[in-house]
Formats: sequence, C-alpha cells, structure tokens
Amino acid sequence: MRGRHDAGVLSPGPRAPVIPVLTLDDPADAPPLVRALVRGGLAAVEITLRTPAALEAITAAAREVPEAVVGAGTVVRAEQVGAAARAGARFLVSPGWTGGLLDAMAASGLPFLPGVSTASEVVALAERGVRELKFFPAEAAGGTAYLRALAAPLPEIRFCPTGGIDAARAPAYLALPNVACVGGSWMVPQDALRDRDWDRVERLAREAAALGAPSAQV
Ligand SMILES: O=C(O)C(=O)C[C@H](O)[C@H](O)COP(=O)(O)O
Repeated sequence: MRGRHDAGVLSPGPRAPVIPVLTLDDPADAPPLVRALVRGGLAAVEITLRTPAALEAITAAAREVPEAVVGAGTVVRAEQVGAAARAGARFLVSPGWTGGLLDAMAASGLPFLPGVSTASEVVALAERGVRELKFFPAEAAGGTAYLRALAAPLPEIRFCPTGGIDAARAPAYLALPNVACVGGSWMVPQDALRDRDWDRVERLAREAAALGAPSAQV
C-alpha cells in the first residue's frame, strides 16, 4: 500500500487520543453530534456504515462541520469504498480485511485502517506495506496484554484498538508504545443520542480528549 496510506491515519501530526465511533439512525443528528465532539476536542470521527442513514450522515457531517475530519467505519465490502468517498469520508476503517478490500481502499487514495486481531494478520498486512491497523475487537481479542506482546516482535506496527474500550480502559491502551489512539463509542451514550443531549456528549468528549498522549492524524 503506497501513497496516502504512508501519511496514514495514525502518523504523528495534529493529535487526538480517541476516535469516536458513531452509529446513527437519523442523518440529521450527525452535524450537531459531530459539532459537539469537535467542541470537546475530538475532531476525527468515524461514522459506521451499519445503518441505512450512514452515508447521508457522513455527507451531512462533512458538509456542515468542515472543522471535523469525518471517516467511514464498518467498511466491509469493496463497493462501499467508493460510496464512502463520494459521501465525503476522509478516511476508511474496517473491522477486518481481505485482499480485495485492501486494494479498493488503497485505490481510493484515502488513509485507511484495516482491522486485525492476530499476529499472522499483522504479518500479512506488514508484508503488503500496511503498518497502521485497527485492533478489533480489542477487549475480546486480548486487550492490552495482547498488544504489548505484539510490540516485541513487531515494533513498527501502530494500532488503533477498538471494541469494548471505555474511559476507564482507554488510558492503559494509550500508554502502550504501539498504540496511537483508541476508538470507541462511550462518549456518545445511547440515551444522550436519543435525547439529543449534545452538551453531555461534549463533556464526555472533553474527558476523552484529555485521556492520553495522542497521535491520530487524519
Ligand atoms: O463497526 C465496526 O466497524 C466495528 O469494528 C465495531 C466498532 O469499532 C465498535 O463497535 C466500536 O466499539 P465500542 O466502543 O465497543 O462500541
């Protein structure tokens, strides 16, 4: 993988320790929600392609909140790559990977984070030149102990662990040398989203932004 991927989602640069992972049913929620996250200090956000509203939500957030960097998550099929890019996504995240998906993501020119949960996958992707990876599902797949173990043989790989991480667990991940940032949905609780309590989201985002030495760049 060449080109923009070398600039990467996780390379040093403008910093945020946490990427909020958003799943939205109403695209109208996207702009005020993303604005609240940006106000709290989390400017890079991932909107998952898990709902019919997702592409419209990406479009609305990208257009109405230009100070945010809006990416697409749950990219699991090659044809979703073009749709996400056309909607305005500026980075791509997948819970997993296939050769076809990697080719499509690389061809998009956008930074991307394929998901892995085993050492063999890390080696396979490193062989293809991909060194910035999502570790998913982080807690279920071995958590900080697993990532710490991977750092010894594979020190050049940088991870964004996601899945089961909350404000209490995030600092231990962020303290690892091979972790650039963490992903999670904890700063957007279901009831806050239902009640459109953007002030609460902003508070939780501010707490998340203060959590650790960050280095997500998108
Ligand atoms: O949809 C995807 O592409 C995923 O890989 C799953 C998400 O990253 C996690 O569901 C977010 O993690 P939680 O903080 O546990 O909610």
